Amino acid sequence: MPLALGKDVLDKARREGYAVPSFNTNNLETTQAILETAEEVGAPVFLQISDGARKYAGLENLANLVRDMASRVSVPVVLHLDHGADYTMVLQALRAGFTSVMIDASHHPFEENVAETRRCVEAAHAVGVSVEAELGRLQGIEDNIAVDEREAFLTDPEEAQRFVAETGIDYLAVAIGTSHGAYKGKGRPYIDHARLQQIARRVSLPLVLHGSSGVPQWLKDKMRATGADLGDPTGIHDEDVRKAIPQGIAKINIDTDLRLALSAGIREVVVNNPKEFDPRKILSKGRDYLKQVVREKFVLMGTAGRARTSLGPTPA
Ligand SMILES: O=C(CO)COP(=O)(O)O
Ligand SMILES: O=C[C@H](O)COP(=O)(O)O
Ligand SMILES: [Zn+2]
Ligand SMILES: [Zn+2]
Repeated sequence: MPLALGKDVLDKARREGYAVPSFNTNNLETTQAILETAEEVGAPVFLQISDGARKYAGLENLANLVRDMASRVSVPVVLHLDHGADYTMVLQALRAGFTSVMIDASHHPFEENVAETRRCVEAAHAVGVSVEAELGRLQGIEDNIAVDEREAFLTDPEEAQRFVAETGIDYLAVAIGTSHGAYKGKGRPYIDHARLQQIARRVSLPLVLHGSSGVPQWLKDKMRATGADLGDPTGIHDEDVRKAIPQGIAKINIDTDLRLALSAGIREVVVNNPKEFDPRKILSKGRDYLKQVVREKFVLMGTAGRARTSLGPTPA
């Protein structure tokens, strides 16, 4: 199928109460694992390209790869720019054929975030592409941040309502306690469900959750079994993800769990087969583990089977 429009896929998800995973991809193997699994389980899916991916593999290379492979599957596939840094980056993604872009000006003061987001919305909507923007800020490793300090970075529900009205975006990324990477804080990394409910009461658009990897035990075990020095990583619990979806979260970003899966497979082959130097054999196991993670996310988020019903008209 041709690439799907982000707004069509996410409006349906929020309306029907499930979420669509947005997986980061950097290479052929990850793209294959995501698309093959989406096709097998009948799930719509986002593939997103980060700045790191652009620097590693090239924006056009990845866009062409995703578009070409998506043309041979029957499920809706959205090609999304993850954390677009500025207007220039957004324009480059539009030119490369993305069907969804994120402008992340959340580190700027509110009015500047609004202004930068607005001009990206004007450009993207002029060519029919959907836009995600972010309000509030996700943290890195949060261990040293006091709770009241951390609260200051979370999305304010009233500001969220104003931000949506003033920018014209199609979906909103919210900061409600999650953070990027494998170390989301000690104990139980939290999602502020009460705040999410307040935001969702004021914003009817699909909401987006970044930093949502679960850092599953089976991948930690595999990494450690091959000598990886991981420290003490913790992810978002499945039950928190499950609870956030009926509260309005319709797009859920996953990168770290994919990194762990591919690395675990590579390490297993290399460590257990010191004579092996065929890169295809070294990468295949990682691709199998990627498929397992992707499948688990489709089940967790209620996305499996949703591509088997039509996207339908987007209500006014
Ligand atoms: O939000 C993300 C990319 O935008 C990825 O989050 P994780 O690091 O939790 O996978
Ligand atoms: O949002 C962050 C993603 O995990 C991508 O990170 P990256 O730029 O290192 O690819
Ligand atoms: Zn951000
Ligand atoms: Zn993110």
